[in-house]
This record gives sequence, structure tokens and C-alpha cells, in this order.
Amino acid sequence: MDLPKSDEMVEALATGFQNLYNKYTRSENGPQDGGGRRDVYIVPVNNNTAVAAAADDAQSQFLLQQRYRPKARKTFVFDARHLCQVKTVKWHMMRQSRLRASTGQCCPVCIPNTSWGNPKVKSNLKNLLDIYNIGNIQKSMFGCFVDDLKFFYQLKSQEYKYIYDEVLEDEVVEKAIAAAARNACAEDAVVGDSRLDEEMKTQQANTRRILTVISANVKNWVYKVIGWFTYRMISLLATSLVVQPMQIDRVREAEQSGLPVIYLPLHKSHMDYILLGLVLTVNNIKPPLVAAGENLRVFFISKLLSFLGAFYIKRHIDTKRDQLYWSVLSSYIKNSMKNGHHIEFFLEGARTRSGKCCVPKAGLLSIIVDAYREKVIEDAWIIPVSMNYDRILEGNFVREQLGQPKKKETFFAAISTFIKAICSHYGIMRVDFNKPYRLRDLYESIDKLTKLENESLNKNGMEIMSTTICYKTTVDRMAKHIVYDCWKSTPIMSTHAVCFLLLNKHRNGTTLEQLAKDLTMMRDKLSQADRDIGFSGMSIEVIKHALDLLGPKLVVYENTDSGCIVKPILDVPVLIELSYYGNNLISHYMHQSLVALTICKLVSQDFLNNAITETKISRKDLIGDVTFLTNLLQFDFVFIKPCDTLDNIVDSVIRHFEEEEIILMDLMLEEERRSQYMAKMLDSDSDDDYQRPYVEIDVKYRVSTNEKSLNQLKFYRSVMMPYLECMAESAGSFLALSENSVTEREHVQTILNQMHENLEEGILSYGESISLDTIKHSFLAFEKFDCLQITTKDNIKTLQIINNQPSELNPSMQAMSDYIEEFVKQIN
Ligand SMILES: O=P(O)(O)OC[C@H](O)CO
Repeated sequence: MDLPKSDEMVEALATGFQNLYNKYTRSENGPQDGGGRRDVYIVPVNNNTAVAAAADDAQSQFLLQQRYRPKARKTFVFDARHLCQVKTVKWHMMRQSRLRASTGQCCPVCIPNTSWGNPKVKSNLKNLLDIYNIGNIQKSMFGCFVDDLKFFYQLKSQEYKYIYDEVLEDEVVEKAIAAAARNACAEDAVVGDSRLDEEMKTQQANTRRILTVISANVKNWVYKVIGWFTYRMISLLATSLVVQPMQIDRVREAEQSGLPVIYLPLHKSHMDYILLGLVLTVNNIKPPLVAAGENLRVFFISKLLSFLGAFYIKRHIDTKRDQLYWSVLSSYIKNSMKNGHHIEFFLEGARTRSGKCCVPKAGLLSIIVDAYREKVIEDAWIIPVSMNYDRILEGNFVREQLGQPKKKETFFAAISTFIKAICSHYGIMRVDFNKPYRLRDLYESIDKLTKLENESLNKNGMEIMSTTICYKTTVDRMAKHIVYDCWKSTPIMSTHAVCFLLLNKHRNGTTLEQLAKDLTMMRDKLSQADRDIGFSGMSIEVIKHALDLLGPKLVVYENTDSGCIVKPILDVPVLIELSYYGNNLISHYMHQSLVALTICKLVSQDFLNNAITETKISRKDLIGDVTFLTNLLQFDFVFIKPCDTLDNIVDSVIRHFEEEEIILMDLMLEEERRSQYMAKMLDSDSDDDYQRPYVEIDVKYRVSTNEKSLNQLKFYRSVMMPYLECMAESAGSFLALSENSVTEREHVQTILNQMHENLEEGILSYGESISLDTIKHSFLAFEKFDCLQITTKDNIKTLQIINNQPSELNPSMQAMSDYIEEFVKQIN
């Protein structure tokens, strides 16, 4: 029978009350009022009454009461009168606190002594753009403009020691000066004392010059004035500047411990330095000295940034050739920490051009680790930070990704960006601090891993790493661990989610309703996976907000027969810009995508076109191909933490795919897995593990033919496909070369042109595959695979194909190209 809506509601309420009635009973035990009347209370029906009665001794009664009463009374008891009052009294609705993933925890393997805490915490975000939200500032009659000025004026002045002389007198720097002087005289036939003295003076002057450029010159009053000015400006640009107070408290605690704090943010925008400094300043936490690239040394701005703690460093340092420079820089950073300064630098070196996190460079981190090993500092706090924007101030990096040279930073460019910025809007900005941990803990854990690896190389009769290489590997792994964790805990902003869905699910457009449905589903899945979501509210409103920020140049609305359709514009520059935002989600999908790419390669084409019903793939093949992909993309992604293994990652993806019914659950598979596990356990327990070879049992996975599962598999595959397409184009380009060698600049251009042509012809499926970064990274990967040789002379890079006898370990460029093509073949 079809009930009208109102009848349905009455039915539902009646059933609800009936259930409630069955669960509760009347009790006369309520407190007496003034007139001696007792309130009637409703209490839950105690199913254990019978049990309680049977318990004859006082102790068991007491124990039962302890077990059942407090919880029941606290949770359920309510006054019956309130039920009658509900119609007349205004309800005070208690909003249930939203729970938020407690992201940014330390690695439980490498930092085992820091507690993990709850996976979910009460959502308690704070908008710092509301000045009355920050400190004890009271609203005055003059309004917030004057109030925030007063707030900045009253901020605590921090102590910043100028350490120029300490560095000049540092023994290491003195030795480097002497070495540089000796080197300069090395070519002279006869070197007298006066010649050496002269050269020493030249090198000392050189050192002073270097140091003047490097040294920050922090002024507290500038911090306050500029702090206030930036605060006002950001209030104009952004809706909110969001932080989590709990994270700020942790940072404050670390900062007050007396150890130097090393802030390591992921680099998205030039706003990063400003935001981090501002967030710390308004919370009365001493801001760090910030390593800035020499490209930011532009008129006026460089001085200003130096007053705010920026110290300028060369973008590329050759530690062997630039020994004097390196020793001055190291000494400056070490002495800064020794003198109570905190340090901030970007492990990735430059801002990400693709939106995803970049593979880190370990140079500056090695100085910090050196300082600890040389006992210049007792230890330090590591705080990975992520700054997130609904939209970045820089606009986009499309020009550079399409191969055009980077525009130089100038004073006028900065002013024009600033003017453009205040005429636009940038939505929400977020600053998240991961849980601080000790440098020593991370260093010692990773160092142990490296040493174990070296031991195993030794036992297997392979060439071991030298002490220097061991140390370099450790620091490199530390850097990778830090960015991996940080990227994985970065919150997802509204624009990220919408762009990701448009590119990977609805390239040809969809209705707002469908997009909202997908967004809701994605939010749920991300929350289940403990990813923090940087937006709230109804999905449809979130989408409108994101589309509004992205603007009409990227996404259009189209009226069709089936209603209003939201559609990304499929031009290359637009796709690159959309993928910049969408790529933030790759951190969540990258492992699934690697496995999906491999499954699609391993199963036959017929299967994906639904022509055959079932196929099996071997785990060994799967692992082999995933390993290849991680090596191929090693300059684009950090896929694995140093303390984890690819096997673990593949296993967890397989489990996830089983839940999604992409891989079919198989009892046999479980058996095989168990025996695999047992075999491994027995093998590791065994004393004579070097005599007996370990026999791996191969497991076969059944891939589902269900249409829904196949679509899901194709979705995962699409996430990383642009990177694979770019790699395939790059490998293919070498096969068409008439010469054996070519300059990098020339060849990059050839590849870019070829990609544009292939896109038009439909050979390439994803416009966003066209990416300068990935092309350059492909060269480095091919060099690692010994297919390509890269030589640099007079700052010109030359690429040369290696025509060695190809083997399984060293595939030729042809084999490399064929192999990658198998991953990117088009499927319906
Ligand atoms: O992204 P880049 O290459 O402009 O470098 C940005 C660095 O922050 C300079 O300090």
C-alpha cells in the first residue's frame, strides 16, 4: 500500500515510540520536590534484574551495580516531565561534535616511543582571520582594524641573535678559506708566503660576501608591522586561515623545550613562508629563520624578507666545487641552531608545479643531521608542515609545464601579482602541523635500516655501500619519509576534490547532482581512510564554492536535454591546471592506481572488453610490474616509506580490492596466503637461512568481470595514467632519433610537440600528460635503467641512448618503450 508522506511519518514516529516504550520502564525513585512529591522517572528495562536477584551476597550485588548502573543511568535516564514539555519549551539542540581524523601522527615503526593517540579527534578548527578568536583580545569601539593593530603591537618580542661573527670565526670555515686559497694558488709555479697571504685575504673577503647574502637580519618591529599588514591583506584575499589549536599547542610545547625546531613544509606557493611565519607569530611562538632561494633576492623584497628571517641560499650547490660556500652555509645553519634559532626549509627545493609532492632533496637536511652527529646540538624537533589552499596566489604553472621558461621574480612582478590577488578571491587557506618528533629518533631508526641492508649485501656477497654512501642514503631516506608522511596527512580542499572527480570520473561532464553524489561518496571513503577533509557542508554547496573559485575559464555549465551539465574544458592548459588541484589526491590513490595499471596490463584485452568471463593473474607478475612502475616513476613520486615494503603495500591494496570486489575473495587464496606467511615465518626463524633458498609460493588472484568492478578498476588506473603516457611518449621519442645523441633542451621540445600532435590524433588520451617535469624525470629514470646517458658540459645537458647488449636488468630503449606501452594501451 502506498502511504502519503504524512502517514509514513506518523507510522515511523509510532514505531519509534513503541520501541522506546518497550525499552524503558517507570521508576518512583526520582528526587522529591518541595511539596514532597516524587518525580516519575523512566529508566531502561534492566534485563539483568533476574541475575541480580539471584546473586545473594552483597559483594556480587555491588559488582553488578558497578557494571550496569552507572552507564545506564548516565546515558538514558531522563525526567518524564520533559517528554510533556517538549511541545511548549524551546529545544536546546546539542550539536554533536564532528570527529576529524587525527592526521599527521608520527610513523609508528620509526618513532615507536610517541603514542599514536586516537585515530579521530574532536573537530576544533580555528579561523585565525578572526582576531577575537586568537588571544584575549576584547572587542573595542574602534573595530577590528584597530583591535588587530593593538594585538600585533602587544605581541611578545622574540630574541634573534645576529651570528655573523660566529660563522666567520668557525674553525670549519677558516679551514675552508685556507683550502680555497691553496687551491687558487695550485696552478702557480712558485707559491710564496705573500702570494698565499694575498689569496687568503681574497678568500676571506669572498667569505664575508657569501655570509652577508646568507645572513638573516631579523627585526622584531618589522615582524610586527609586516605581520599586521600581511594579516590585513590575507583577510582581504581569503575566507579563512584555518589551524587546529591542538597542533599549535604541540608546536608550542616543542618550541619551549629548548631544542631547535626544524619546520619542514611541503612547498606550494610563495605564500608558504608568509603563512607559517604569521601563524606562529600570532600564537606567540618564535618564528624560524627560513631558507629562501636566491631567486627571491629582488629589490626591496629581499631586504624585507631578510628582516623577517629569510636567509638566501643558492638554488643549486655543488658541494665538491663550492666547498667554501657549503662550509659557510653549513656553519651558518649550525650556529643558528646553537644560538636558539629555529629553521625552516623546503625539502622539495622548489614549489610543486604539478600539485603533487615532489621527490625531496636531502642537502639542507644533511646539515641538520650533521649538527646532531657532531654534537653541535643535542637534538632537534622535526615538524613537517603542510599549507593548503583552495586556490594558489600564483594562479597556475601551466606555462612552465608546457616548456616555456620560468618568469623571473622582480619587484614589479611581485607588485602586479599582489594587485591581481587583492582583486580576486582565494577561499580557504589551511596550515597543518604534523606531530613533532625528535631528529635523533628518526635518524637512528633509518640508520639502523641502512646498516641492516648493508649487512645483507655483505652476506650475499654483493658490493657494500661505503660509509659516506650509507650516510647519504640514510639522510635521503629520512627526507623521503618526512615528505611521504606529510603528503599523506595533507587535508583535501574543496577544489582538489572537485577537480579530481571531474578529471577522473566526469571528463565529459555530469550533472551537479551526480557530482555531489560522487563527492559525498568520496568524502566518506576518505574519512574512513582517516584522511582529513578541509571543507564541510552539503556536497552541492561545496561544489558550487569550488567551481566559483576555479572560475569559468576552467569549468563550464552547459544546458542539455538531461539538465544542467558541469563540464571541464578539455584544452591542454586547462587540463594541466585542473590536474594541479586534482593531483593532491594522488597521495591517497597512488598505490591503488599502480596495482590497477598492472592488473590491466596483465589481464587480456578481451577480458577488459567483457569478452571473456574470468582470468587469473599471478602475484609474482603483479609485484614485478609494480616494482618496475615504482622505479620508472621514482623521480616523480615517493611511493614507499623507507620502513615499509612494496609487498606490504600490494597486499593492502589487494585486500582493499577484495572489499570492492575487483579481486574475488577466494578461500584457496586465503590458504595460499597463509602458507606463504608460514613459509616466510619459518624461513626467518631458521638458523641456517643462508644455506636453504627461500621458495616463494606464487598466488593467483581472480579478477572480477562485474561491470561495476571493472569501472572501478579503470577509474584507479586513470589516476596515474597521465604520468605513464608521458613516460611512454618520452621512451618512444628516442626510437625516432636519427642521431644517437641530442641536447636535453632540444629533445624536450621535440617530445612536447610530438605529444600535442598525438593528442590531436587520439593516440594520447590525457591532455594533462603533457608535463615538462615528467619528461625531465623520464630521462633520469631511463638513465637509472641504463638505457640513457646524460652528460653535462658548460651547463648544457646531452642525452645519449645506450646501445649495450640488452638484458633483463638493462633493457634497451626499444624494450623499455614496448614495456611501458603495455601499461598505456587503450581500453574501452
Ligand atoms: O618554485 P621556485 O623555483 O620559484 O622556487 C621557490 C623557492 O621557494 C625559492 O625559495
